Amino acid sequence: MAAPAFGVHSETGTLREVIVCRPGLAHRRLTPFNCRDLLFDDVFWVKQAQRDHDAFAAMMRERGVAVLELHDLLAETLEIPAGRAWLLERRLSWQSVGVGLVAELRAWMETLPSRALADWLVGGVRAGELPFDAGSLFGSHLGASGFVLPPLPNLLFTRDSSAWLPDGVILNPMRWAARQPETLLMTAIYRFHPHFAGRARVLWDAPAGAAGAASLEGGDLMVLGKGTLLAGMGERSSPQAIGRLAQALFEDGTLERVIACRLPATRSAMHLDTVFTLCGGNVATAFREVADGVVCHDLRPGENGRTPSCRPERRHFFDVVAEALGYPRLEVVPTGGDTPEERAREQWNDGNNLLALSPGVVVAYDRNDDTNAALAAAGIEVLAIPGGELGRGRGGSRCMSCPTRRDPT
Ligand SMILES: NC(=O)NCCC[C@H](N)C(=O)O
Repeated sequence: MAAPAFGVHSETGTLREVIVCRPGLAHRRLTPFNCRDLLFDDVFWVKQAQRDHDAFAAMMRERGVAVLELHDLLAETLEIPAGRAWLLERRLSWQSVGVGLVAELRAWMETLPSRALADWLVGGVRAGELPFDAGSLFGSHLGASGFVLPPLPNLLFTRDSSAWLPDGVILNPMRWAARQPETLLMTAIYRFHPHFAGRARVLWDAPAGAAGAASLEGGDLMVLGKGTLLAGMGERSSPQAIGRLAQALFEDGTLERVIACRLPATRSAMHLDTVFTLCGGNVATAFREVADGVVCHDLRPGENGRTPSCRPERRHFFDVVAEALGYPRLEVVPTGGDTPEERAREQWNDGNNLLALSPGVVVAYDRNDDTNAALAAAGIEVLAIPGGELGRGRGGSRCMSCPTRRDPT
């Protein structure tokens, strides 16, 4: 039997396969002094975060979702000589590790078993952990505790560095330096891992760090079906990237419409999915304090061939999304809480960031009592996972998942 094709055809149709990333060495690297530079708001109790993440993965498996783990995928990719060479060539560039370390670091990494190498590439390498003296200019500058390769703890949020559309995957140029190397690791997996190689059609590949102001992250993208993509533009994804993505995907016929929506450029609303997610049918959850102010633009293939047409939308964001989904209106479950402060706390703790496993069945953090109760009252089945540790990275179940196969609704 032919392997099922990859592709995400909706936001809430039955989820078939997903990539997640279990917390590990990268999270043991977090300290009170470096966590903010690494885009975490606090340090992790790593063992508990692992247990909580395992509960998330088990919950999906119990419901028939194939759950792929990123360290496993990366280790299997590194088993393939061409995959190992491709990735090391690019990850150990002089721009990253300095000319004086490229050769020795590469020679050492070439000798490592694939699993250990995957753990170092995700978890980072301190100068003092090298089996040779890192006496290069960069190594001396760092000192023993400095990172020759920085850890990538935000790979936990597999949603952002690559994103699947109905016809293939896009490889995202990440906004902040702390996340830019993530895309390279995902690219290697899609290119060389036997599960994906030759079957993952790359629709758009904008290499991290080479894209200027054109940054794009998957937490801002939602597949609405019928050729329509919803794209948030706030702290992370820029109009330059979304315009270019629309142009490229209109040209190759994989999209017909992009609804670009402007968000405030704040950390609490860093991606569209931190303030708004779809739950199934016409039900959505939103942090209305932000969502009510979202302004949309409608991008369509341009008459002149190349430049997409861009029309400002006068309608409320919810009405634009409802129409695109084919409903007269959205039923919006607002963030729970009786006061603005309570609502702000639940939104901050990812109360509105939900992963739908099928229409009307979502995974949520247990701590958001009021939002979860309101969702249940609206007929949504809420599957709760512990969010006390995982939430410290400012991402919920949608952020911690990269669907590779999802049905239409
Ligand atoms: N889609 C998402 O909202 N992802 C959450 C990313 C959190 C991560 N610590 C970051 O700041 O990028």
